[in-house]
Amino acid sequence: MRVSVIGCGHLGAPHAAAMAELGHEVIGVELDPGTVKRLNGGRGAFYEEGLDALLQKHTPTGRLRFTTDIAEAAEFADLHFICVGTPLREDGRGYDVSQVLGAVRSLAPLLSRPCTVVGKSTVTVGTVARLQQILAAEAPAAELVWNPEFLREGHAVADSLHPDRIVAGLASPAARHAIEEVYAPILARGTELVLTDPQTAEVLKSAANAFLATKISFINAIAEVCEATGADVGDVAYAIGLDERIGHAGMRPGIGFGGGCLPKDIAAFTHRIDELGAHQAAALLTAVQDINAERLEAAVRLVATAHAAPVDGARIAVLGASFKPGTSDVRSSPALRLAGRLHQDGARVVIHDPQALEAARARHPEYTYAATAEEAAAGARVVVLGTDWHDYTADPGLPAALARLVEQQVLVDVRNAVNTGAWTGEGWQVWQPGRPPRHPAP
Ligand SMILES: NC(=O)C1=CN([C@@H]2O[C@H](COP(=O)(O)OP(=O)(O)OC[C@H]3O[C@@H](n4cnc5c(N)ncnc54)[C@H](O)[C@@H]3O)[C@@H](O)[C@H]2O)C=CC1
Ligand SMILES: O=C(O)[C@H]1O[C@H](OP(=O)(O)OP(=O)(O)OC[C@H]2O[C@@H](n3ccc(=O)[nH]c3=O)[C@H](O)[C@@H]2O)[C@H](O)[C@@H](O)[C@@H]1O
Repeated sequence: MRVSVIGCGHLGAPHAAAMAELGHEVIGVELDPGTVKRLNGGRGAFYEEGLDALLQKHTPTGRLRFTTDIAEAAEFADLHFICVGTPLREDGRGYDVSQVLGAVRSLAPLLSRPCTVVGKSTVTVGTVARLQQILAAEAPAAELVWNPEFLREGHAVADSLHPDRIVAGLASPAARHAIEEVYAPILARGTELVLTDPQTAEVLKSAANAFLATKISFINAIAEVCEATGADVGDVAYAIGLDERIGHAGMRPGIGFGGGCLPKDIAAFTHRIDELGAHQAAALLTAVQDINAERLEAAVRLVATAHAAPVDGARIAVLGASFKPGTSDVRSSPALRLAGRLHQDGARVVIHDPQALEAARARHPEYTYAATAEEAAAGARVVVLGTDWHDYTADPGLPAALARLVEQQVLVDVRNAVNTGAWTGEGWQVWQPGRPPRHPAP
Protein backbone atom coordinates (compact mmCIF):
# COMPACT_ATOMS: atom_id res chain seq x y z
CA MET A 1 0.00 0.00 0.00
CA ARG A 2 1.20 3.58 -0.60
CA VAL A 3 1.04 5.58 2.61
CA SER A 4 2.15 8.97 3.83
CA VAL A 5 3.10 9.96 7.37
CA ILE A 6 2.62 13.66 8.06
CA GLY A 7 4.77 14.91 10.93
CA CYS A 8 7.99 12.96 11.48
CA GLY A 9 8.82 13.54 15.13
CA HIS A 10 8.95 11.03 17.99
CA LEU A 11 5.75 9.33 16.81
CA GLY A 12 5.89 9.88 13.04
CA ALA A 13 9.49 8.87 12.28
CA PRO A 14 9.26 5.44 13.99
CA HIS A 15 5.77 4.96 12.54
CA ALA A 16 6.98 5.69 9.00
CA ALA A 17 9.91 3.29 9.44
CA ALA A 18 7.58 0.61 10.83
CA MET A 19 5.17 1.03 7.91
CA ALA A 20 8.07 0.44 5.50
CA GLU A 21 9.10 -2.62 7.52
CA LEU A 22 5.54 -3.94 7.16
CA GLY A 23 6.00 -3.79 3.38
CA HIS A 24 4.34 -0.49 2.45
CA GLU A 25 5.76 2.23 0.23
CA VAL A 26 6.08 5.21 2.52
CA ILE A 27 6.56 8.94 2.14
CA GLY A 28 7.14 10.97 5.29
CA VAL A 29 6.27 14.67 5.30
CA GLU A 30 8.02 16.95 7.77
CA LEU A 31 8.12 20.76 7.97
CA ASP A 32 11.70 20.86 9.19
CA PRO A 33 14.10 20.51 6.20
CA GLY A 34 17.03 19.54 8.47
CA THR A 35 15.03 16.60 9.83
CA VAL A 36 14.05 15.55 6.29
CA LYS A 37 17.70 15.57 5.23
CA ARG A 38 18.81 13.49 8.20
CA LEU A 39 15.96 10.99 7.80
CA ASN A 40 16.71 10.54 4.10
CA GLY A 41 20.33 9.94 5.09
CA GLY A 42 19.24 7.12 7.43
CA ARG A 43 19.48 8.97 10.76
CA GLY A 44 16.72 10.14 13.07
CA ALA A 45 16.73 13.70 14.37
CA PHE A 46 16.88 12.17 17.88
CA TYR A 47 18.01 8.90 19.45
CA GLU A 48 15.34 6.20 19.54
CA GLU A 49 16.33 2.57 19.97
CA GLY A 50 16.20 0.67 16.67
CA LEU A 51 15.07 3.63 14.54
CA ASP A 52 18.28 4.30 12.62
CA ALA A 53 18.63 0.61 11.73
CA LEU A 54 15.20 0.59 10.05
CA LEU A 55 15.86 3.92 8.31
CA GLN A 56 19.15 2.53 6.98
CA LYS A 57 17.37 -0.60 5.80
CA HIS A 58 14.55 1.12 3.92
CA THR A 59 15.73 4.55 2.70
CA PRO A 60 18.37 3.22 0.27
CA THR A 61 15.75 1.09 -1.51
CA GLY A 62 13.40 4.05 -1.95
CA ARG A 63 10.65 2.24 -0.06
CA LEU A 64 10.88 4.95 2.58
CA ARG A 65 11.57 8.58 1.73
CA PHE A 66 10.99 11.95 3.32
CA THR A 67 9.99 15.32 1.92
CA THR A 68 8.83 18.75 3.01
CA ASP A 69 6.28 18.80 0.19
CA ILE A 70 2.80 17.72 1.24
CA ALA A 71 1.57 17.87 -2.38
CA GLU A 72 4.00 15.05 -3.23
CA ALA A 73 2.43 12.95 -0.46
CA ALA A 74 -1.13 13.77 -1.58
CA GLU A 75 -0.27 12.68 -5.09
CA PHE A 76 1.57 9.52 -4.01
CA ALA A 77 -0.40 7.94 -1.17
CA ASP A 78 -3.85 6.41 -0.68
CA LEU A 79 -3.69 6.56 3.08
CA HIS A 80 -2.34 9.50 5.11
CA PHE A 81 -1.33 9.19 8.77
CA ILE A 82 -1.49 12.46 10.74
CA CYS A 83 1.31 12.37 13.33
CA VAL A 84 1.93 16.07 14.05
CA GLY A 85 2.39 17.49 17.54
CA THR A 86 -0.27 18.53 20.03
CA PRO A 87 1.63 20.50 22.68
CA LEU A 88 -0.05 21.95 25.74
CA ARG A 89 -1.38 25.45 25.16
CA GLU A 90 0.79 28.17 26.64
CA ASP A 91 -1.84 28.92 29.30
CA GLY A 92 -1.94 25.20 30.18
CA ARG A 93 -5.66 25.06 29.41
CA GLY A 94 -5.83 22.12 27.01
CA TYR A 95 -4.01 21.13 23.83
CA ASP A 96 -2.89 23.42 21.09
CA VAL A 97 -4.32 21.43 18.15
CA SER A 98 -3.23 23.95 15.53
CA GLN A 99 -0.65 21.55 13.99
CA VAL A 100 -3.39 18.94 13.45
CA LEU A 101 -5.86 21.43 12.00
CA GLY A 102 -3.06 22.96 9.89
CA ALA A 103 -1.91 19.61 8.50
CA VAL A 104 -5.44 18.54 7.55
CA ARG A 105 -6.26 21.98 6.12
CA SER A 106 -3.20 21.86 3.87
CA LEU A 107 -3.74 18.24 2.86
CA ALA A 108 -7.52 18.32 2.20
CA PRO A 109 -7.59 20.54 -0.93
CA LEU A 110 -4.93 18.32 -2.52
CA LEU A 111 -6.96 15.11 -2.14
CA SER A 112 -8.68 14.63 -5.47
CA ARG A 113 -9.21 10.83 -5.40
CA PRO A 114 -10.75 8.55 -2.76
CA CYS A 115 -8.33 8.02 0.15
CA THR A 116 -8.19 7.59 3.91
CA VAL A 117 -6.95 10.15 6.45
CA VAL A 118 -5.89 8.42 9.65
CA GLY A 119 -5.37 10.58 12.74
CA LYS A 120 -2.81 9.29 15.25
CA SER A 121 -1.97 12.44 17.22
CA THR A 122 -3.46 12.69 20.71
CA VAL A 123 -6.13 15.40 20.61
CA THR A 124 -8.70 17.21 22.69
CA VAL A 125 -12.06 15.49 22.88
CA GLY A 126 -14.05 17.11 20.07
CA THR A 127 -11.18 17.61 17.59
CA VAL A 128 -12.22 14.74 15.33
CA ALA A 129 -15.59 16.39 14.73
CA ARG A 130 -13.77 19.56 13.59
CA LEU A 131 -11.59 17.56 11.21
CA GLN A 132 -14.65 15.78 9.81
CA GLN A 133 -16.09 19.20 8.94
CA ILE A 134 -12.89 20.28 7.16
CA LEU A 135 -12.74 17.07 5.12
CA ALA A 136 -16.46 17.12 4.29
CA ALA A 137 -16.03 20.62 2.84
CA GLU A 138 -12.65 20.24 1.13
CA ALA A 139 -12.18 16.54 0.36
CA PRO A 140 -15.53 14.73 0.27
CA ALA A 141 -13.91 11.59 -1.17
CA ALA A 142 -11.66 11.20 1.89
CA GLU A 143 -12.59 8.93 4.81
CA LEU A 144 -11.48 9.92 8.33
CA VAL A 145 -10.35 7.30 10.85
CA TRP A 146 -9.15 7.97 14.40
CA ASN A 147 -6.37 5.51 15.20
CA PRO A 148 -4.73 6.54 18.49
CA GLU A 149 -1.16 5.46 19.11
CA PHE A 150 0.02 3.75 22.30
CA LEU A 151 3.76 3.43 21.62
CA ARG A 152 6.29 4.24 24.31
CA GLU A 153 9.44 6.19 23.53
CA GLY A 154 12.51 4.02 23.86
CA HIS A 155 10.38 1.15 22.49
CA ALA A 156 8.78 3.09 19.63
CA VAL A 157 9.87 0.79 16.81
CA ALA A 158 9.08 -2.44 18.66
CA ASP A 159 5.73 -1.08 19.87
CA SER A 160 4.81 0.03 16.34
CA LEU A 161 5.56 -3.38 14.90
CA HIS A 162 4.07 -5.37 17.81
CA PRO A 163 1.29 -3.28 19.40
CA ASP A 164 -0.91 -4.72 22.16
CA ARG A 165 -3.96 -3.69 20.11
CA ILE A 166 -4.98 -1.45 17.25
CA VAL A 167 -7.86 0.93 17.86
CA ALA A 168 -9.76 2.43 14.95
CA GLY A 169 -12.59 4.91 15.36
CA LEU A 170 -14.39 4.90 12.02
CA ALA A 171 -17.77 5.18 10.39
CA SER A 172 -17.77 3.28 7.08
CA PRO A 173 -16.89 -0.12 5.56
CA ALA A 174 -14.39 1.58 3.20
CA ALA A 175 -12.51 3.08 6.16
CA ARG A 176 -12.50 -0.32 7.91
CA HIS A 177 -11.13 -1.97 4.81
CA ALA A 178 -8.30 0.58 4.56
CA ILE A 179 -7.30 0.03 8.21
CA GLU A 180 -7.41 -3.76 7.82
CA GLU A 181 -5.19 -3.46 4.76
CA VAL A 182 -2.58 -1.14 6.20
CA TYR A 183 -2.24 -3.18 9.40
CA ALA A 184 -2.71 -6.58 7.71
CA PRO A 185 0.67 -8.09 8.75
CA ILE A 186 0.04 -7.17 12.40
CA LEU A 187 -3.59 -8.33 12.40
CA ALA A 188 -2.52 -11.62 10.77
CA ARG A 189 -0.59 -12.39 13.98
CA GLY A 190 -3.84 -12.25 15.96
CA THR A 191 -3.46 -8.70 17.32
CA GLU A 192 -6.90 -7.42 18.26
CA LEU A 193 -8.46 -4.65 16.18
CA VAL A 194 -10.84 -2.67 18.37
CA LEU A 195 -13.40 -0.95 16.18
CA THR A 196 -15.32 1.95 17.61
CA ASP A 197 -16.55 5.41 16.69
CA PRO A 198 -14.02 8.25 16.28
CA GLN A 199 -15.14 10.12 19.42
CA THR A 200 -14.71 7.01 21.57
CA ALA A 201 -11.25 6.45 20.06
CA GLU A 202 -10.32 10.00 21.09
CA VAL A 203 -11.48 9.48 24.68
CA LEU A 204 -9.96 6.03 25.10
CA LYS A 205 -6.47 7.27 24.20
CA SER A 206 -6.66 9.91 26.92
CA ALA A 207 -8.11 7.34 29.33
CA ALA A 208 -5.17 4.98 28.67
CA ASN A 209 -2.60 7.66 29.48
CA ALA A 210 -4.64 8.80 32.49
CA PHE A 211 -4.58 5.25 33.86
CA LEU A 212 -0.82 4.87 33.31
CA ALA A 213 -0.19 8.18 35.10
CA THR A 214 -2.57 7.23 37.91
CA LYS A 215 -0.76 3.93 38.45
CA ILE A 216 2.59 5.74 38.75
CA SER A 217 1.14 8.38 41.08
CA PHE A 218 -0.58 5.71 43.15
CA ILE A 219 2.67 3.91 43.94
CA ASN A 220 4.40 7.26 44.46
CA ALA A 221 1.69 8.18 46.98
CA ILE A 222 2.44 4.89 48.74
CA ALA A 223 6.15 5.86 48.65
CA GLU A 224 5.15 8.96 50.61
CA VAL A 225 3.32 6.71 53.12
CA CYS A 226 6.45 4.56 53.40
CA GLU A 227 8.60 7.62 54.02
CA ALA A 228 6.24 8.62 56.84
CA THR A 229 6.20 5.15 58.41
CA GLY A 230 9.67 3.76 57.71
CA ALA A 231 8.21 1.03 55.46
CA ASP A 232 9.83 -0.04 52.18
CA VAL A 233 7.93 0.86 48.99
CA GLY A 234 10.09 -1.53 46.96
CA ASP A 235 8.75 -4.50 48.94
CA VAL A 236 5.20 -3.07 48.87
CA ALA A 237 5.24 -2.62 45.06
CA TYR A 238 6.72 -6.07 44.53
CA ALA A 239 4.25 -7.85 46.80
CA ILE A 240 1.09 -6.09 45.65
CA GLY A 241 2.18 -6.44 42.02
CA LEU A 242 2.13 -10.23 42.34
CA ASP A 243 -1.66 -9.95 42.35
CA GLU A 244 -2.34 -10.22 38.64
CA ARG A 245 -5.15 -7.66 38.91
CA ILE A 246 -2.44 -5.14 39.90
CA GLY A 247 0.71 -6.35 38.09
CA HIS A 248 4.25 -4.95 38.27
CA ALA A 249 4.40 -3.12 34.93
CA GLY A 250 4.26 0.67 35.06
CA MET A 251 4.34 0.76 38.84
CA ARG A 252 7.93 1.68 39.66
CA PRO A 253 8.02 4.37 42.38
CA GLY A 254 10.48 7.22 41.98
CA ILE A 255 10.60 10.84 40.96
CA GLY A 256 7.33 10.82 39.00
CA PHE A 257 6.42 10.72 35.35
CA GLY A 258 7.85 13.08 32.73
CA GLY A 259 8.21 13.23 28.96
CA GLY A 260 6.46 14.85 26.04
CA CYS A 261 3.23 12.94 26.63
CA LEU A 262 1.93 11.91 30.06
CA PRO A 263 2.33 15.33 31.75
CA LYS A 264 0.73 17.30 28.91
CA ASP A 265 -1.91 14.67 28.14
CA ILE A 266 -3.10 14.47 31.75
CA ALA A 267 -3.11 18.28 32.07
CA ALA A 268 -5.03 18.77 28.82
CA PHE A 269 -7.51 15.96 29.51
CA THR A 270 -8.15 17.19 33.05
CA HIS A 271 -8.87 20.68 31.80
CA ARG A 272 -11.19 19.49 29.05
CA ILE A 273 -13.22 17.03 31.13
CA ASP A 274 -13.67 19.58 33.89
CA GLU A 275 -14.95 22.00 31.26
CA LEU A 276 -17.36 19.30 30.07
CA GLY A 277 -18.66 18.79 33.64
CA ALA A 278 -16.90 15.51 34.54
CA HIS A 279 -15.73 17.04 37.83
CA GLN A 280 -15.01 13.82 39.76
CA ALA A 281 -12.76 12.53 37.00
CA ALA A 282 -11.04 15.92 36.84
CA ALA A 283 -10.50 15.91 40.63
CA LEU A 284 -8.92 12.43 40.46
CA LEU A 285 -6.52 13.48 37.70
CA THR A 286 -5.71 16.74 39.48
CA ALA A 287 -4.59 14.66 42.47
CA VAL A 288 -2.49 12.48 40.14
CA GLN A 289 -0.70 15.61 38.91
CA ASP A 290 -0.27 17.04 42.42
CA ILE A 291 1.34 13.80 43.60
CA ASN A 292 3.63 13.89 40.58
CA ALA A 293 4.74 17.46 41.29
CA GLU A 294 5.36 16.59 44.93
CA ARG A 295 7.73 13.73 44.02
CA LEU A 296 10.18 16.21 42.54
CA GLU A 297 10.13 18.12 45.83
CA ALA A 298 10.59 14.83 47.71
CA ALA A 299 13.63 14.05 45.53
CA VAL A 300 15.15 17.47 46.27
CA ARG A 301 14.67 16.80 50.01
CA LEU A 302 16.14 13.30 49.66
CA VAL A 303 19.34 14.70 48.11
CA ALA A 304 19.66 17.22 50.96
CA THR A 305 19.09 14.49 53.58
CA ALA A 306 21.57 12.15 51.91
CA HIS A 307 24.16 14.93 51.67
CA ALA A 308 23.56 15.71 55.36
CA ALA A 309 24.37 19.37 54.75
CA PRO A 310 23.10 22.20 52.53
CA VAL A 311 23.84 21.45 48.89
CA ASP A 312 25.01 25.03 48.30
CA GLY A 313 28.51 24.85 46.81
CA ALA A 314 28.57 21.01 46.73
CA ARG A 315 29.45 19.22 43.52
CA ILE A 316 26.61 16.89 42.53
CA ALA A 317 26.75 14.47 39.60
CA VAL A 318 23.42 13.80 37.88
CA LEU A 319 23.48 10.62 35.79
CA GLY A 320 20.78 10.87 33.14
CA ALA A 321 19.14 13.76 31.32
CA SER A 322 16.47 12.13 29.14
CA PHE A 323 13.00 11.63 30.63
CA LYS A 324 13.46 7.85 30.49
CA PRO A 325 16.00 5.40 29.04
CA GLY A 326 16.13 4.49 25.35
CA THR A 327 15.47 7.98 24.02
CA SER A 328 17.25 11.34 23.79
CA ASP A 329 13.96 13.14 24.49
CA VAL A 330 14.40 15.65 27.32
CA ARG A 331 10.88 17.11 27.27
CA SER A 332 9.67 17.48 30.90
CA SER A 333 12.58 15.34 32.04
CA PRO A 334 12.43 14.63 35.79
CA ALA A 335 16.23 14.21 35.87
CA LEU A 336 16.80 17.65 34.33
CA ARG A 337 14.17 19.23 36.56
CA LEU A 338 15.92 17.83 39.61
CA ALA A 339 19.28 19.03 38.26
CA GLY A 340 17.71 22.46 37.76
CA ARG A 341 16.41 22.60 41.34
CA LEU A 342 19.80 21.58 42.76
CA HIS A 343 21.52 24.15 40.51
CA GLN A 344 19.08 26.81 41.81
CA ASP A 345 19.94 25.80 45.37
CA GLY A 346 23.59 26.56 44.65
CA ALA A 347 24.92 23.05 43.96
CA ARG A 348 27.64 22.66 41.31
CA VAL A 349 25.71 20.20 39.14
CA VAL A 350 27.42 18.16 36.42
CA ILE A 351 25.17 16.10 34.14
CA HIS A 352 25.94 13.03 32.06
CA ASP A 353 23.69 11.07 29.70
CA PRO A 354 24.61 8.32 27.22
CA GLN A 355 22.41 9.73 24.42
CA ALA A 356 20.74 12.99 25.41
CA LEU A 357 23.65 15.37 26.08
CA GLU A 358 23.15 17.31 22.86
CA ALA A 359 19.40 17.69 23.43
CA ALA A 360 19.90 18.65 27.08
CA ARG A 361 22.58 21.21 26.23
CA ALA A 362 20.37 22.75 23.56
CA ARG A 363 17.49 23.14 26.04
CA HIS A 364 19.59 24.07 29.10
CA PRO A 365 22.89 25.64 28.04
CA GLU A 366 23.21 27.05 31.58
CA TYR A 367 24.10 23.66 33.11
CA THR A 368 27.45 21.86 33.08
CA TYR A 369 27.76 18.58 31.16
CA ALA A 370 30.29 15.77 31.17
CA ALA A 371 31.15 13.32 28.40
CA THR A 372 31.31 10.32 30.73
CA ALA A 373 29.73 9.24 34.01
CA GLU A 374 33.24 9.14 35.51
CA GLU A 375 33.93 12.75 34.50
CA ALA A 376 30.61 13.83 36.04
CA ALA A 377 31.33 11.98 39.28
CA ALA A 378 34.88 13.26 39.79
CA GLY A 379 34.95 15.14 43.10
CA ALA A 380 31.16 14.79 43.64
CA ARG A 381 29.70 14.76 47.15
CA VAL A 382 26.49 13.15 45.88
CA VAL A 383 25.83 11.06 42.76
CA VAL A 384 22.17 11.24 41.67
CA LEU A 385 20.83 8.53 39.37
CA GLY A 386 18.24 10.60 37.48
CA THR A 387 17.43 8.31 34.54
CA ASP A 388 17.51 4.53 34.73
CA TRP A 389 19.68 3.84 31.67
CA HIS A 390 21.15 0.32 31.59
CA ASP A 391 24.54 2.01 31.21
CA TYR A 392 24.18 2.94 34.90
CA THR A 393 22.03 0.18 36.36
CA ALA A 394 23.49 -2.85 34.58
CA ASP A 395 27.20 -1.99 34.52
CA PRO A 396 28.71 -4.16 37.25
CA GLY A 397 31.94 -2.12 37.22
CA LEU A 398 30.31 1.29 37.74
CA PRO A 399 30.02 1.33 41.58
CA ALA A 400 33.76 0.59 41.97
CA ALA A 401 34.79 2.92 39.13
CA LEU A 402 32.88 5.88 40.57
CA ALA A 403 33.92 5.06 44.16
CA ARG A 404 37.51 5.94 43.28
CA LEU A 405 36.53 9.36 41.94
CA VAL A 406 33.96 10.86 44.30
CA GLU A 407 34.61 12.93 47.40
CA GLN A 408 31.84 11.14 49.32
CA GLN A 409 30.18 7.80 48.42
CA VAL A 410 26.53 8.83 48.48
CA LEU A 411 24.19 7.60 45.74
CA VAL A 412 20.65 9.00 45.48
CA ASP A 413 18.77 6.70 43.11
CA VAL A 414 15.55 8.62 42.46
CA ARG A 415 14.40 5.86 40.07
CA ASN A 416 14.61 2.95 42.53
CA ALA A 417 16.56 1.22 39.79
CA VAL A 418 19.94 0.05 41.05
CA ASN A 419 20.88 -3.23 42.66
CA THR A 420 21.52 -1.73 46.09
CA GLY A 421 23.76 -4.62 47.20
CA ALA A 422 26.14 -4.00 44.29
CA TRP A 423 26.61 -0.39 45.43
CA THR A 424 26.72 -0.89 49.21
CA GLY A 425 29.20 -3.72 48.57
CA GLU A 426 31.56 -1.11 47.10
CA GLY A 427 31.14 1.20 50.09
CA TRP A 428 28.25 3.39 48.94
CA GLN A 429 25.32 4.69 50.95
CA VAL A 430 22.22 4.28 48.77
CA TRP A 431 19.17 6.52 49.17
CA GLN A 432 15.95 5.80 47.25
CA PRO A 433 12.46 7.38 47.43
CA GLY A 434 10.12 5.51 49.77
CA ARG A 435 12.81 3.16 51.10
CA PRO A 436 15.04 3.16 54.18
CA PRO A 437 18.62 4.16 53.28
CA ARG A 438 21.07 1.31 52.69
CA HIS A 439 24.52 1.61 54.25
CA PRO A 440 27.72 -0.24 53.39
CA ALA A 441 28.42 -3.33 55.44
CA PRO A 442 30.81 -2.44 58.31
N1 LIG B 1 5.98 10.71 21.44
C1 LIG B 1 5.26 9.63 21.67
O1 LIG B 1 5.76 8.64 22.19
C2 LIG B 1 3.82 9.57 21.31
C3 LIG B 1 3.16 10.69 20.85
N2 LIG B 1 1.81 10.64 20.62
C4 LIG B 1 1.14 11.82 20.11
O2 LIG B 1 1.61 12.01 18.78
C5 LIG B 1 1.66 13.39 18.44
C6 LIG B 1 3.06 13.73 17.99
O3 LIG B 1 3.91 13.62 19.09
P1 LIG B 1 5.49 13.68 18.93
O4 LIG B 1 5.89 12.91 17.73
O5 LIG B 1 6.06 13.34 20.24
O6 LIG B 1 5.70 15.24 18.62
P2 LIG B 1 6.98 15.91 17.94
O7 LIG B 1 6.91 17.34 18.29
O8 LIG B 1 8.19 15.11 18.25
O9 LIG B 1 6.71 15.75 16.36
C7 LIG B 1 5.74 16.44 15.65
C8 LIG B 1 6.36 16.77 14.28
O10 LIG B 1 5.35 17.22 13.39
C9 LIG B 1 5.94 18.20 12.52
N3 LIG B 1 4.87 18.97 11.89
C10 LIG B 1 4.02 19.87 12.46
N4 LIG B 1 3.13 20.34 11.54
C11 LIG B 1 3.43 19.71 10.36
C12 LIG B 1 2.88 19.76 9.05
N5 LIG B 1 1.84 20.54 8.77
N6 LIG B 1 3.45 19.00 8.10
C13 LIG B 1 4.51 18.19 8.37
N7 LIG B 1 5.07 18.11 9.60
C14 LIG B 1 4.54 18.85 10.58
C15 LIG B 1 6.83 19.00 13.46
O11 LIG B 1 7.82 19.70 12.74
C16 LIG B 1 7.41 17.87 14.33
O12 LIG B 1 8.62 17.35 13.81
C17 LIG B 1 1.19 14.11 19.69
O13 LIG B 1 -0.19 14.32 19.61
C18 LIG B 1 1.48 13.12 20.80
O14 LIG B 1 0.67 13.32 21.93
C19 LIG B 1 1.08 9.50 20.76
C20 LIG B 1 1.69 8.36 21.19
C21 LIG B 1 3.11 8.29 21.49
O1 LIG C 1 0.79 8.94 24.53
C1 LIG C 1 1.99 8.83 24.56
O2 LIG C 1 2.72 9.64 24.02
C2 LIG C 1 2.63 7.68 25.24
O3 LIG C 1 2.88 8.05 26.62
C3 LIG C 1 3.50 7.05 27.41
O4 LIG C 1 4.75 6.69 26.86
P1 LIG C 1 6.12 7.45 27.20
O5 LIG C 1 5.84 8.87 27.55
O6 LIG C 1 7.04 7.16 26.08
O7 LIG C 1 6.77 6.76 28.46
P2 LIG C 1 6.36 5.84 29.70
O8 LIG C 1 7.15 4.61 29.60
O9 LIG C 1 4.91 5.74 29.92
O10 LIG C 1 7.01 6.72 30.87
C4 LIG C 1 6.52 8.00 31.18
C5 LIG C 1 7.23 8.52 32.42
O11 LIG C 1 6.85 7.78 33.58
C6 LIG C 1 7.99 7.28 34.24
N1 LIG C 1 7.63 5.96 34.82
C7 LIG C 1 7.19 4.97 34.00
C8 LIG C 1 6.84 3.75 34.54
C9 LIG C 1 6.95 3.53 35.93
O12 LIG C 1 6.66 2.45 36.46
N2 LIG C 1 7.38 4.56 36.72
C10 LIG C 1 7.73 5.77 36.19
O13 LIG C 1 8.12 6.69 36.95
C11 LIG C 1 9.07 7.20 33.17
O14 LIG C 1 10.36 7.23 33.72
C12 LIG C 1 8.76 8.44 32.35
O15 LIG C 1 9.33 9.58 32.94
C13 LIG C 1 2.63 5.80 27.40
O16 LIG C 1 3.29 4.77 28.13
C14 LIG C 1 2.38 5.32 25.97
O17 LIG C 1 1.51 4.20 25.98
C15 LIG C 1 1.74 6.46 25.18
O18 LIG C 1 1.54 6.10 23.83
